Amino acid sequence: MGGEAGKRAAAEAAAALVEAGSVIGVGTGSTVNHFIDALPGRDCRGAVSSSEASSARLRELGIPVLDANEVDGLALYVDGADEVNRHLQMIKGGGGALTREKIVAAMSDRFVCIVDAAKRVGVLGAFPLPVEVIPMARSFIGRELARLGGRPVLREGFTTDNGNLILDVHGLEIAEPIRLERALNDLPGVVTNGLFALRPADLLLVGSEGGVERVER
Ligand SMILES: O=C(CO)[C@H](O)[C@H](O)COP(=O)(O)O
Repeated sequence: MGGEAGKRAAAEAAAALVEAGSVIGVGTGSTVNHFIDALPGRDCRGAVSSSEASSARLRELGIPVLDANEVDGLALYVDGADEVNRHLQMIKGGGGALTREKIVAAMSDRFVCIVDAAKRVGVLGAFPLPVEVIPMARSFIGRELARLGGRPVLREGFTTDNGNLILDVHGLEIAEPIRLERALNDLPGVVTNGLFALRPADLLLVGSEGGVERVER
């Protein structure tokens, strides 16, 4: 069991962690969609969502979507990842929601990452690293990313929920994720990048053949 069944198993295990009456943070993507689908009946009071797509799905299921500015903090954030290493550092942003995901993750006491087994890696970087950039900085940032050894490719026809662009950076073997996350965020015009190393997950749930593996940080 990998793929979709693994994603669903990890998502359902995360849904079991939702406390009755709580407001939770909800990420974005196909794995998170399984998590959202498992929420009805869990008496979740509401959610702060990381994307318009997740907000729409939550509302369809009758779960109130709250403005991030209306809550002081969140006990739990559940989200997927494109890659995750043994330190529970991740590459995220395959769905383009990285900036809001990073904000909601930072607001949360506990980040639970849900993946199927294929997402686990030794070294981050085989998945192209998404970088959200303000449109006027696109070419400048592209040159800077090439100077750092990457091959940036504009995500054609895509605008983030914040009205910005995504450069997907190929060819990076990320030996020092924290250093690279900081260095990229220091470039003027970068909104954020898809490395989640400064704020890794606290618990990883991996759905696979044998069920759901729990990895605590
Ligand atoms: O970071 C994300 C969206 O910005 C997703 O969590 C990531 O792309 C994984 O997606 P999926 O669950 O569909 O494989």
